[in-house]
Amino acid sequence: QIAIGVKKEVDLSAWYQSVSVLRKERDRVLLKADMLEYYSVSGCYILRPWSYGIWEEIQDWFNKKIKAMGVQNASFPMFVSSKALEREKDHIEGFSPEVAWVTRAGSSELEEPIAIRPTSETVMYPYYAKWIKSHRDLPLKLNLWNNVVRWEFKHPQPFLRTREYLWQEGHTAHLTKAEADKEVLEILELYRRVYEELLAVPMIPGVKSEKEKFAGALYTTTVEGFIPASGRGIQAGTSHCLGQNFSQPEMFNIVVEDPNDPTGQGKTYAWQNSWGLSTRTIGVMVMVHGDNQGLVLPPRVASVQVVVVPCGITAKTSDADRNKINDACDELAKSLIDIDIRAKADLREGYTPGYKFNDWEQKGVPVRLEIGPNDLAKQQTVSVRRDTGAKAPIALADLKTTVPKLLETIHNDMYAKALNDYNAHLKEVTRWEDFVPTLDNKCIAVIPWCEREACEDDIKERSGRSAEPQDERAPSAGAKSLAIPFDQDRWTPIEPGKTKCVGCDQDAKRWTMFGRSY
Ligand SMILES: O=C1CCCN[C@@H]1CCCn1cnc2cc(F)c(F)cc2c1=O
Ligand SMILES: [Mg+2]
Repeated sequence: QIAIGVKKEVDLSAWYQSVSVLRKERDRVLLKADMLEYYSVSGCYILRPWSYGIWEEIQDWFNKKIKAMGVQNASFPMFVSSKALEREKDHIEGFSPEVAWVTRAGSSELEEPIAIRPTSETVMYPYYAKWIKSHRDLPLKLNLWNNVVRWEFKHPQPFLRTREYLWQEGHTAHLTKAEADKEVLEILELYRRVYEELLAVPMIPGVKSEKEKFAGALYTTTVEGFIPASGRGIQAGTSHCLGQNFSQPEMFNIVVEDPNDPTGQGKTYAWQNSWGLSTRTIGVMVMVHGDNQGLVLPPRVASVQVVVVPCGITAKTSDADRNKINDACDELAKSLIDIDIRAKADLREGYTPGYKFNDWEQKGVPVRLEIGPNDLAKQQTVSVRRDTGAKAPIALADLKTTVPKLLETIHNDMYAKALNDYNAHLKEVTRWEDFVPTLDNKCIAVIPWCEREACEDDIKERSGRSAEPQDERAPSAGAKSLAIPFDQDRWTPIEPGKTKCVGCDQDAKRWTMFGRSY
C-alpha cells in the first residue's frame, strides 16, 4: 500500500510535502517521517530531530575538514544597516526585493530600517578591512554556521526553497589569485563529498555561465544535482571566487602592501572567496532517495541506522517468552551500539510488529532486524534492507561483522542507483530540434555551447515557448545553463572551429548542461 497517500511518480510535489485539502492536512513523506513541521509564517519550517540530526552529521563532517584547512568558525550579527547593505549596490539591486527589514521595535519606529542578513558579505567585510592591515594577516579564513532570510515569492518548498534556512557561509581573503583559485576548488570538492560520501547523492562539479554566476563574483563553481522525479537540475552547493571585486577601494578597500613587489612600495587588494552549503542538502537527499513507502535514509547520516523489532509476540505469548524476546532485542541493539552503530530496539507495548515495520519504513531507517521465537531458537535474526526490501537471515554470532558490511553495501548501492539514474537523464544533444523534447522528457540536455550570454538568453526564450506543439498543461519553463562540467572527457571532444553551438551555430567551446531547475 502507499503509505504516503500519493505516488512519487504521480505527483512529486504532493508526495514531497503535505497538501492541506479542505483544511484536512494529508500527511506526506516529510511530515510522516517526522522530518519537519509546517509553521505559521509562510516559507518557514520547523526542523524536527529526524532531519536536524542529518544536518548535524553534515556539520560534524564539514567542520573537521575546514578546520584542517585552517578555517575558523565565528559568529557575526544577523542585522545589517541599510548603509552597509547598499555598499554592494551594483549587484544588490537584483536581490533587493527579497531583503527582509526590521522597521520598528515595540511601538517606536526605527530611525533607519535594519536588514536581516540574506548573506553576510556586507556584515563581515568592513571588519575584514579593519583586521587585514599587513600581508601577514592573510590568509584570513572564517566560516559562519547560521540562518539567513531571503523573502522569496516563488512557491516555497521545504528544505529546497524556504524564506529562512540554515547554512554555512565561508568567507576567505588571500594574498594571491592562485591561492584563492586553489581553495575554491578544495571547498567544492568537500561539497561533492558531502553529497556523495554522506548522502549517497551523485553531483556534477562545474563552473557557472556568466549569466548564471553570482553577479558579484569573478566566477562561480557549483556542484549540480539532479532530481529524476521532476527532471530538474538543482544547484546543490556553490563556491565563488570573488576576485578583487569586494576588496577594491569603492567597495570594502581590503588592501595590503605587496610583498612580491620589487620596489617595496606596491599595494595589492585581497583576493576573496565565499562558499555556501545549506539545509537544501536534506531536501535533495529526500527527493533523490525517497519512494512510495516514504523516506530512504543513506546509512551514514541516519539518526537510527538499525532498528530491532520483536516479532511473534501475541496475546497468547507467556510473559516468560515475551521477556526472552524483548531481552534478545535489547541485547542485539546494545551489541551494535558497542561497535558504534546507531541501533535502537523498538520494544513499544501495544503496537504490532507490522505497525512498527511501517513506522520505521516511513522514517527511512536503513536496516530492520526482526527477532521472533523461532529466530531465537536458531540464534539468528532476519535483516530487511529499506532501500531494496531484501531480506536475509544473519546468525547472531556474525552480527558484528555482517551488519557494518550491510550498511556499507546499502550506501554504495543507493549511490550507484542514483548515479545510474542521473546518467540516464543526461542526454547529449547536438541538434536544436532535440533540445526541447529532451527537457520535456525530464532530462538534462548536454550541448556543445558557445558560452555567449546572448545565446543563453535566446535558448531560455526559445525553450520557454517551445517550438513543438505540446499540451498546454505542461508549460515548459525555459531552460537555463546549469553548469559547464569540469570533466569534459565524458563527451566526444569538441573540435575548435568545427563543432558548432546547438543554440546559435557559432563555434562551440565546451559541453554545457542545460535544463529546468529549482
Ligand atoms: O552564495 C554564496 C555563498 C555564501 C556566501 N554568499 C555567497 C553569494 C551570495 C549571493 N547572494 C544571493 N542572494 C542574495 C539575496 C539578497 F537579498 C541579497 F541582499 C544579497 C544576495 C547575495 O549576495
Ligand atoms: Mg536567490
